[in-house]
Amino acid sequence: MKILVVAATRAELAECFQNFGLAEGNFIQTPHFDILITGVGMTATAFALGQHLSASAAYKLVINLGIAGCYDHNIPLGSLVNITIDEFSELGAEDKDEFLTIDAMGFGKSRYFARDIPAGLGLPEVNGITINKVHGNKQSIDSIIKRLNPVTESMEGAAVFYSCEQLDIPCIQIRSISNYVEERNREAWKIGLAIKNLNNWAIKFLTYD
Ligand SMILES: O=C(O)c1cccc(C(=O)CC[C@H]2O[C@@H](n3cnc4c(=O)[nH]cnc43)[C@H](O)[C@@H]2O)c1
Repeated sequence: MKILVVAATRAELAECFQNFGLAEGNFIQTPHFDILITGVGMTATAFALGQHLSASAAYKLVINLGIAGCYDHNIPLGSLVNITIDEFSELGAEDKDEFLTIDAMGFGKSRYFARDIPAGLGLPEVNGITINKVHGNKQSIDSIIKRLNPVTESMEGAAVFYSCEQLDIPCIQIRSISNYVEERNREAWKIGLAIKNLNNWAIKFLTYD
């Protein structure tokens, strides 16, 4: 069985495409792994991945790769992390100053997990949140730290975990830190470094798997 690599944008896997000589397009097949480019955000990701997994042969592992924001300033930009717990942090209801999760409302669950993590990844395991609106305001950042204390933030991770849980497929999420979650400061982002480190890791993992 093959691995399925899932990323929001082709740019995040640029060196993988170059290294393996891969074709254009949003779905690429090789003998050992396939790549699915979903588009940015949880809705695009859940649709593309659900559609693909429902129609395809079984995969031994789904790997969500991408860049991410980080709440922990002790983790250097460009570091890779293994996100093992990911949460739809906006899914619920405001109750005056409190937040009711979808779990508390009795409509489902907001927290999802990596499944069957391969041994020896050697990356720090952290908890993340998945959001529609990137945090860039001190008040909302303080509030989410107080409520969930996340280490990372992305726009897709929990949607990949959710889709794989629905279909009982092993799944991991490896992200490279491109920026700190802070008052919006786009000049401080190190997207190039994060993508380079992510691709170096992915090329090794996909070559020696
Ligand atoms: O210009 C912006 O404000 C902006 C905000 C988030 C992401 C981008 C991108 O260009 C990359 C898309 C990709 O990156 C992930 N990502 C990276 N940093 C963060 C973050 O701080 N919060 C949430 N998502 C982040 C995300 O998964 C996107 O798919 C530009």
